[in-house]
Amino acid sequence: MSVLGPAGLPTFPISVPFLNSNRGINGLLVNAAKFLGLGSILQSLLPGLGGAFSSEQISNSIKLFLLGTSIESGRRFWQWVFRRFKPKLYITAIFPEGDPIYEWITIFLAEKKVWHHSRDYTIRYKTSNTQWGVTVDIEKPPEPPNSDAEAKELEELEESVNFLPNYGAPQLFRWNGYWVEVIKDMPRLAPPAPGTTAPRTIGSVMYTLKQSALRQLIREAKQYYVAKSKQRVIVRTLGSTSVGYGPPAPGTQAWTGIKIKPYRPLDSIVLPKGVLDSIIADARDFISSEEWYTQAGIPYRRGYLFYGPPGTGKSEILGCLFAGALGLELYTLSLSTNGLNDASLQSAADRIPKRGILLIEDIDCAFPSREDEDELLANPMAVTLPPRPGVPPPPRTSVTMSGLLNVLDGVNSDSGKIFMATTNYVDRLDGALIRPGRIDMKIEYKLANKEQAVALFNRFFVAPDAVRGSHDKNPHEPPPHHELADEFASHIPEDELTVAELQGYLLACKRRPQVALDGISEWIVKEREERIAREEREKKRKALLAEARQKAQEAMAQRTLANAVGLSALRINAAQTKKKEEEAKDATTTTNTTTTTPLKVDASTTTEPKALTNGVQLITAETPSTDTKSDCSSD
Ligand SMILES: Nc1ncnc2c1ncn2[C@@H]1O[C@H](COP(=O)(O)OP(=O)(O)OP(=O)(O)O)[C@@H](O)[C@H]1O
Repeated sequence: MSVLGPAGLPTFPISVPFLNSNRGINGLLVNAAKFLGLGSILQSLLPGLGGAFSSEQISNSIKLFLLGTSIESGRRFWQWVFRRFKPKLYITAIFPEGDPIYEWITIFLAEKKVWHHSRDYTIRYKTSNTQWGVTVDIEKPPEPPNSDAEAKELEELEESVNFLPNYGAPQLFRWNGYWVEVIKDMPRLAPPAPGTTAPRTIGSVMYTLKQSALRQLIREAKQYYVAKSKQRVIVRTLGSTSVGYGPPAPGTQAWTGIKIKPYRPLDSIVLPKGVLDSIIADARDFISSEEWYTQAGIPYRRGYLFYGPPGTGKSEILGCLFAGALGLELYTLSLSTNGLNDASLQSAADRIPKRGILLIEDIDCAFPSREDEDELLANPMAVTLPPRPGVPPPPRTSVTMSGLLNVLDGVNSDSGKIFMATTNYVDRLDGALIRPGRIDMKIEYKLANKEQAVALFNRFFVAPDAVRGSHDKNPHEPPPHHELADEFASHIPEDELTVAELQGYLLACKRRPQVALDGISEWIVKEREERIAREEREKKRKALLAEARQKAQEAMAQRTLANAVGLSALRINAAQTKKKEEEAKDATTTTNTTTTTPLKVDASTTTEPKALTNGVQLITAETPSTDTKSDCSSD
């Protein structure tokens, strides 16, 4: 007899021997199995084996099954509970590279010596590009150096080698009574595209119920950063990074490059009286006037343009004054950066924090000057001329003028950002770029005057020992006046030399003020001779260039004329042929209707064809057809 089990499956008769136990729990389980139809399933799966299992084995299997089920259910339940309440037990945070807070956290973690027990390092030579704050001091050899020379060697090694811990493993540390776990450089699924670096991140997990702890940690990290960056100039540069997994989106740029320069005292910048003070006053006033700008409805931003001959200190002041004394950070880029376009420039500018300075050096180099543009328009052949040997071709940029203007005017440019540009050729800049509102202050740098020569001399040759002692105590104090400074300055011609040139000369006479004074006149004569020679060379180069352009222009004009004439001749020939065909057709029709005389057209007897022939001949006579063409091609 067979009965139907659950789901309509046929079951085996109840008399199947191994399902026939009625004793205790086993009996219960066996009966449960019977009810669930398991016996029949086992029987159908293992026909012929039914007799091989004892009822005890079956009940044990079922017990095992039920045990497994309850363990799995319990696991899933706890998993659910954990998932449901986990976020309340800890706080996670991610700090992506390129953002200023990444730097704060990096320095904070370095200060906390989080990675000090690392046993996995990358060793790098120290450069200004080396990321700061992430290096560790590893254990030094216990034996003292045997000699002074060895001690010096060890010291030099110490100063030039960076031990960068590799950050694969998560690190747990205690901070303010909380357990914090950090992991740097999250693993990526795919390597970054060539020419880019993978963006790094720091991930942190803080085991606490208090959300405010994270805010506190960031605050403390910033304090470390501010303390550490004092007396240093931080310059950020754009780098390409691939974001997320897989290849980077085109033009992905982030402020990942960091250069740290030592802070240079403000008074080491020698400028004519009043210039520095007026810049400082303007910048300080801007920084403290946010509310005023808002109330006046004026976008809160400021633009500065530093212009003048090369080597007059335009770049130096940015580091000393804005980044150093005013504590602002520089975000510097070149418009000719590979892959930079309007969109990526905009997105890079958007990522500059409030009161960050966007600095574009040599802004004139990115766009052709109007003069150049006019020349190109008038003479397109000029672009095909070979570049000067040894001189790199002019940089190109994918950034357009309107893209740059948009960045300066954009929605984010009213958030307390400062725009700065330097140029050696202010006249080449588009008027739209330097109009008030985009550039609010233009600072001209001139060639050195006597006053600057005195200041530079004083800085190089600090006065007698008694005074020097006091100066050495505070390097930010202006150096005392040197007794030879005025005499030195009296030899310096006004507005002829750059401060960089003077600095170069004084460097050669380091610590020998008298030698510097004695040699200055001779050096100036040499400088003049060199300048004259340089100018001569430049004149010659320009003359050659002009000649080459002239030739190219003539060749182009000849080619254009030849093409035009050739085209007209073709047109006239075509018109003439057509006319002849029409006349022939007309003649045939006339013959057919009047006479049977065969067609005989004499073009010379008709006036119109004659005129046409003359016209063609006239034009062809003037056309420098084959000869001219061969001339052009030989050009
Ligand atoms: N006015 C100055 N005061 C102090 N140092 C100066 C001054 N001008 C130039 N120098 C020195 O000359 C060098 C070149 O200066 P800097 O790079 O600022 O010139 P620049 O005008 O920006 O030149 P370029 O236009 O070629 O970039 C620096 O080492 C700097 O110390």
